[in-house]
Amino acid sequence: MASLKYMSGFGNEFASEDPRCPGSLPKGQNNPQVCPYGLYAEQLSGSAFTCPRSSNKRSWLYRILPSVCHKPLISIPQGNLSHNWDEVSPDPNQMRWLPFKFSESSEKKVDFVEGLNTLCGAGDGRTRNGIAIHIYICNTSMKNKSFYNSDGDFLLVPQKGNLLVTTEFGKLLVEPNEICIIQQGMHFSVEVFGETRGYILEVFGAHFELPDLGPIGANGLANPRDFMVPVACYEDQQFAACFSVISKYQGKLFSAEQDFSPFNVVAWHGNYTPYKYNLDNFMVINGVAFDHADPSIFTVLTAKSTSPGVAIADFVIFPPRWGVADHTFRPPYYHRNCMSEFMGLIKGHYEAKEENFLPGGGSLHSIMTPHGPDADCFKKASEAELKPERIAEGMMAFMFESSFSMAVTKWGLETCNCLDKSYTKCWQPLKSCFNPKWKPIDKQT
Ligand SMILES: O=C(O)Cc1cc(O)ccc1O
Ligand SMILES: [Fe+2]
Repeated sequence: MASLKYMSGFGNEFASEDPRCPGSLPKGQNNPQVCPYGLYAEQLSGSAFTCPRSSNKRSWLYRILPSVCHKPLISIPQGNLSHNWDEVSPDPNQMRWLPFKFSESSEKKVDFVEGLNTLCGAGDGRTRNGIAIHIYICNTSMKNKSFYNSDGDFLLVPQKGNLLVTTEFGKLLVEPNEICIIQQGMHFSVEVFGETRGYILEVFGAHFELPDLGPIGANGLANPRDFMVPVACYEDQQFAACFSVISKYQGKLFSAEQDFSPFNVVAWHGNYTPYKYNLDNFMVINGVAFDHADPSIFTVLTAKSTSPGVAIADFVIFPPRWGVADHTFRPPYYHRNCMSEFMGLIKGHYEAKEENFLPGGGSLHSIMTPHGPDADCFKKASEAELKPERIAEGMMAFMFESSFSMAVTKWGLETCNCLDKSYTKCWQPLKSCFNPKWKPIDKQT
């Protein structure tokens, strides 16, 4: 497929016209009495009309038919998608999942929507506060089918297989090691090219922002220019085969039939768009003297809560970097956190866990549940010669860190059949090294 075009920037006021229809974007106003090319004007609001300018989000779409031309939304089966956080009793133990399994038979065709499996979450779309973590596993493209999420925003983290994401705003090709954000209400459809798997962080009630940089200054971490926004590209499948528009609403799936493609936007402008970002562009900041800095230095995007400094969820990565800290235990420290930590691995080996934290798998360390390096890692790092070394070469791990205390679903605990029951054994070989007679080296005789 010819390479796709993008516009660059984070949350800019973008404007795009399909080149087949020059002048399709109305000039100087949003609602002309008659729009160019006989298009319909439709606003998509991503924030309350009255939000302050700094957080006000909306886009204007100029389309062949307005979205309202659909038949009634009818409830459909929702597979392993769930917003029921009371399916099983709470379990605070450290949890790890071996790679989430692909369908046993490649004959069984599963598309992106059918392949959504909810792993854990808290809160809901009704009260507009909370998160859900889903794993998508699919092997076939969505055909004459689109999806939109009425409940919140999706941050997609592909782990295996490219996603060709068609949206109302245009197309994005998203490869593993890139992320893609599809915000609340945006119609999209996913084309895949074989076995496909990835992670989704869903946030209810907030949008993702770039973190503040404080004393870091004006540049660094994820730079705004590296975010890619699609360009207008319409499909005129008017009166084509029946199209199913699927909505996730209050955690349930609904489908409406219509006889035209929802990807019928000829021109659009605004600051509420889907976007993608390549994780290799992250400008890594790290300690260069001593001690292990908190992982918040690796925050790519944050969805803020109303409490200052507290995120509904942060998307944090552990990218390849140099480790140079002197007289320091360099891997992650032992830790108990007032936040929940879900981790996933896109590729490579994670430094704090030698075994069984594998690409396509995951781990959950719930609020106040202790965790940290396994026994092997502790021994190696305590004895290592502290020369500069490359950490995480060829690796990309990430964390969804949330202030919500999450429940795991029945799918996560049972149905997925990949919970690693032996996980907590990795800390059992840790022995006390306490020596009451210990003296600092310069006092030893
Ligand atoms: O638990 C983890 O592996 C994530 C993590 C990484 C780190 O470098 C410091 C703290 C932390 O929770
Ligand atoms: Fe942690």
